[in-house]
Amino acid sequence: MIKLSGVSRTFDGRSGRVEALRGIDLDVAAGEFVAVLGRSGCGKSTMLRLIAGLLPVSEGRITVAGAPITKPRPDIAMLFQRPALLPWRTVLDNVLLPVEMFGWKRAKHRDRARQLLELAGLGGFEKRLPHELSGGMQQRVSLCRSLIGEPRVMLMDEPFSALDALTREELSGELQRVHMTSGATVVFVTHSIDEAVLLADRVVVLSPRPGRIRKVVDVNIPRPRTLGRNAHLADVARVSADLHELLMERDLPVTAGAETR
Ligand SMILES: Nc1ncnc2c1ncn2[C@@H]1O[C@H](COP(=O)(O)OP(=O)(O)OP(=O)(O)O)[C@@H](O)[C@H]1O
Repeated sequence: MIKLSGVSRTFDGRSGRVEALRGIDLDVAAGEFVAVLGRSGCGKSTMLRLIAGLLPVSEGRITVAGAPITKPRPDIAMLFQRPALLPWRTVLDNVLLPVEMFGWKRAKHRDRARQLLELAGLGGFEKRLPHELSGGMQQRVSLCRSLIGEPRVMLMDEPFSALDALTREELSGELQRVHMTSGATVVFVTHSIDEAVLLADRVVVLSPRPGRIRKVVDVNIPRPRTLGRNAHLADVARVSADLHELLMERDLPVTAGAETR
């Protein structure tokens, strides 16, 4: 569904040239949930913005469902770290924003928006303004907004990192349910090993800048997964320990021909 071939991205800033990503080859299958894990500044957000068509690649090629990415597309939704809601619009009108942006039929989507809000535990809050909601509730509104167009691809840039640990876990649970029922393909950027193991089918570990694929780790743990005490505790601990080791290996060379499917 998503294919990156030899993708590099360099930025020319005021203080010189920064090579953010180098030679990324990655195939994400339809319906797959891939987490991208790496240290601060290794190019995770850049990779997501390239796939979203918000930035052009310096080298290489990105296709989604076979078509090259040149600009943002309505079937690719992006969720950012902060909710980025419009403060003067109600919760419902914030969820309906993409409907206006892409010129879809409002009447048809209004019911779906209400359903999504209900599912996200926000039934009854449709007419509230964003400042009347907690941070976790605002991020739920954002999640509903990204789902309104039934996207084929969801790109998520540390969407829960500003939230407290319990809300984060709760929203991760909701995201798993959404993913299991919608069949969307998800690329999820995170700093958190726990979050990656909880959510992903595969975890792409990037090396420090310039970001290259250090390793792709399979997470073969049955779903739905939970943190804390559960039947798969030993598996979760093992995969988490492997990922931790990979992230802590500072200067090891990138594995030759890292398996990227
Ligand atoms: N628009 C830009 N102009 C110049 N440099 C940039 C730009 N965007 C990103 N960079 C640089 O590219 C590198 C990768 O940045 P990016 O935000 O992709 O990293 P990240 O892994 O998402 O970091 P974090 O985990 O801290 O959010 C950094 O060194 C950053 O300074």
